[in-house]
Amino acid sequence: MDSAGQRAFPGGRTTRVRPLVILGSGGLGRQIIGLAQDVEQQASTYKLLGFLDDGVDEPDVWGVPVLGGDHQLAELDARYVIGVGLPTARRRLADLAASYGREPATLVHSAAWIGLHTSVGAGSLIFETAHVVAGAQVGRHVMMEVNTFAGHDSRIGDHVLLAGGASVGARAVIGDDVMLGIGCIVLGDVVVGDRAVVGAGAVVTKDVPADSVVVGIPAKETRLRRGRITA
Ligand SMILES: CC(=O)SCCNC(=O)CCNC(=O)[C@H](O)C(C)(C)COP(=O)(O)OP(=O)(O)OC[C@H]1O[C@@H](n2cnc3c(N)ncnc32)[C@H](O)[C@@H]1OP(=O)(O)O
Repeated sequence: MDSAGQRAFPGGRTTRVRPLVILGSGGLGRQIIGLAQDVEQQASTYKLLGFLDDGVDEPDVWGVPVLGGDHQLAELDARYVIGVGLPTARRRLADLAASYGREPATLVHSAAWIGLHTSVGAGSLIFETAHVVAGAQVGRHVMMEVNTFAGHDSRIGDHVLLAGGASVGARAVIGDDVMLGIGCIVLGDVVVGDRAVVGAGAVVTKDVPADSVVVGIPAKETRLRRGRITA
């Protein structure tokens, strides 16, 4: 990379390398380090600067500098990605970043599968072994962890978390701010309403109302006993 932040490729082609920060340095935030490094090596579009995290006093996390709290994003000329899992927190951080005029980065691992006629919204994170199958539309600030699957012609809303192994069947529609727990399956053509939570291991066979919580096989509505979701 030269001093202007450009990287030269054989044949004289250059690309702008943009600084990147991760909002949140917890488990999901740390998971993004490897994703960012893969994108850096494959595409040379981003260079990871560090984390922003209000709750950390350490100078670094896993060797990646902690540059300050979330508000520091206002001062940094950097793209950002969201490193927290809960959809409501993902929405809050996206709104904060937008209020600072910052643009998100979209990171797709070189070992993810992105099919034909698909789209992946700004700020979304597609980890290794995730599959976005032909015709699927993935919204903004979605996190598709390892072994997740968006079936053909499915629609995934904004700020959705697909935890490891979660699968969405063909033509299914997942609303905004939905959490799909580890290893759950949403069958084809099913609609999951905004802000719903699908518990780990659930198999969703019929439509899920907005703001509801479903668990089990077949998935049935329940309520949160602890009043909160742990990501
Ligand atoms: C990288 C990452 O890891 S991202 C993190 C992704 N996180 C997940 O996938 C976790 C998803 N969360 C869950 O599945 C949660 O257990 C929830 C949200 C469905 C339920 O939360 P809570 O109501 O707080 O659960 P709590 O632990 O209090 O359990 C309440 C009851 O539901 C049962 N229960 C909890 N989760 C499930 C589940 N996924 N399937 C079936 N039953 C469940 C419990 O056994 C308990 O039953 P009991 O009263 O008979 O003992």
